[in-house]
Amino acid sequence: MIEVEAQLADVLAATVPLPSDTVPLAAAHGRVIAETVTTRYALPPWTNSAMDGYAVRAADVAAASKEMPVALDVIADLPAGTSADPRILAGQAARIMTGAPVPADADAIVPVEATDGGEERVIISAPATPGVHIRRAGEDRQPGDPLVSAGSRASAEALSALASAGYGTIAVSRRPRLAVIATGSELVAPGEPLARGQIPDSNSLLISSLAVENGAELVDVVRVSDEVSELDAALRSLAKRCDVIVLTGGVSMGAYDPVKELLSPDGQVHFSKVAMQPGKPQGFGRLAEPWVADDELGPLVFGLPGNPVSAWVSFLVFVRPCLRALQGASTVEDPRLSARAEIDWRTPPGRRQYLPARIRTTDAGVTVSPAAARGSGSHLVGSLADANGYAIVDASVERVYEGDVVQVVRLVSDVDARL
Ligand SMILES: Nc1nc2c(c(=O)[nH]1)N[C@H]1C(S)=C(S)[C@@H](COP(=O)(O)OP(=O)(O)OC[C@H]3O[C@@H](n4cnc5c(N)ncnc54)[C@H](O)[C@@H]3O)O[C@H]1N2
Ligand code: MOO
Repeated sequence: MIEVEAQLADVLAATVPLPSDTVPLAAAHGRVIAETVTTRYALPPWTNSAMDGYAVRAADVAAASKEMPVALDVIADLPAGTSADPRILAGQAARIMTGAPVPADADAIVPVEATDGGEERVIISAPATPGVHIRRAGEDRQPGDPLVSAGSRASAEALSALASAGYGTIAVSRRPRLAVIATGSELVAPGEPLARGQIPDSNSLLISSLAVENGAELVDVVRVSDEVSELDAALRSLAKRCDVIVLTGGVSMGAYDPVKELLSPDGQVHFSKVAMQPGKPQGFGRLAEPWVADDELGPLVFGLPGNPVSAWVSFLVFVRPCLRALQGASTVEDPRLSARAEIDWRTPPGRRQYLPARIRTTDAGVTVSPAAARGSGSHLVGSLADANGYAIVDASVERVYEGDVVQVVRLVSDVDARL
């Protein structure tokens, strides 16, 4: 058996980042930014008012109070969007709205609430100090200051910063084109009646949905029987259109496993036993001839175990980092949290446990409990509905006791995670 880290290192070593496209900001949401960008316009672009009120010379109103108000002549009206820069002499003011450029002669804003709101002459009943309620040009970012880095996520927040700093487009990495092939003669479409021995194909939905959550563009989702010719035909049709093909099922010791039969003989895909539970049998490699021309780089191929919880864990531990690396993301592994076990559970001997779990944030901190009442089991697909993450328990641990601290990963889609 090999360690999880060694398998992941193999995957990442074979992963070549995809090229980038320059797209309008609105089309970039959620994708990985492929260029490091500096601020083009100063932020704010000009010195402007933080309040609806009056632009004044602070010295004129330094002593203003309710008892001793000061009267000023209003010589201009400055709505947001104006380009005016009127002269303001001693004893004068300009009415100004939030966001309008502050005239060069003014050095303070008096909010309208501290005045009588006059349009030709205004009575000011509170003092102002120089600079008050003024937002200085460039106080947030100066032109040339760092703004976003290659490898970060085009989050809603990053897009608003880019738009404000003078950009209409941004280079983002191309989405990985991904297909899912679920193998197994027992599989039927979801919702179909089941004859004895049949089961609904849940892995297709599981893997394709996770892939989309992690930035992939779905090329196709195909279900094939355990006939080698069916899998061969699916690979022929998909190989040239995909960056990644994820297969589920047929990677263990079964006598009718087309995945191994087709892909292992010439070593295109290696089949390993990884010291994890679930997820022990793993296939990984790159498709070559006869599915891809000799001089072309074929798609990466994952052969995930068919058990649904095994496929889920395998996707999260191996495929997800690969999709992130293909997109040039600066962080490919999930952040781990420490959580306190709410109850005891058993762990498998000799393999690191990846347990579907319910992770809660309480007043007392983060807690974790198994998603399945009966603990671990790679077939317990119903319990996945209750999982919002997984716990990682070291291979040397035989049992987790209530109150123990364990490592957990909380699942959020990559756009939400801002990784
Ligand atoms: N003799 C041995 N048998 C098994 C071993 C072993 O080491 N020696 N390993 C076990 C482990 S661990 C795993 S995990 C599974 C992996 O099995 P396969 O990847 O070969 O998958 P299948 O046999 O095709 O299916 C396993 C299980 O999952 C169900 N399945 C398959 N595809 C789907 C799907 N698309 N949707 C829902 N469920 C699916 C399938 O019906 C089986 O119940 O092997 C163990 N055996
Ligand atoms: O390793 Mo398997 O994935 O336990 O069920």
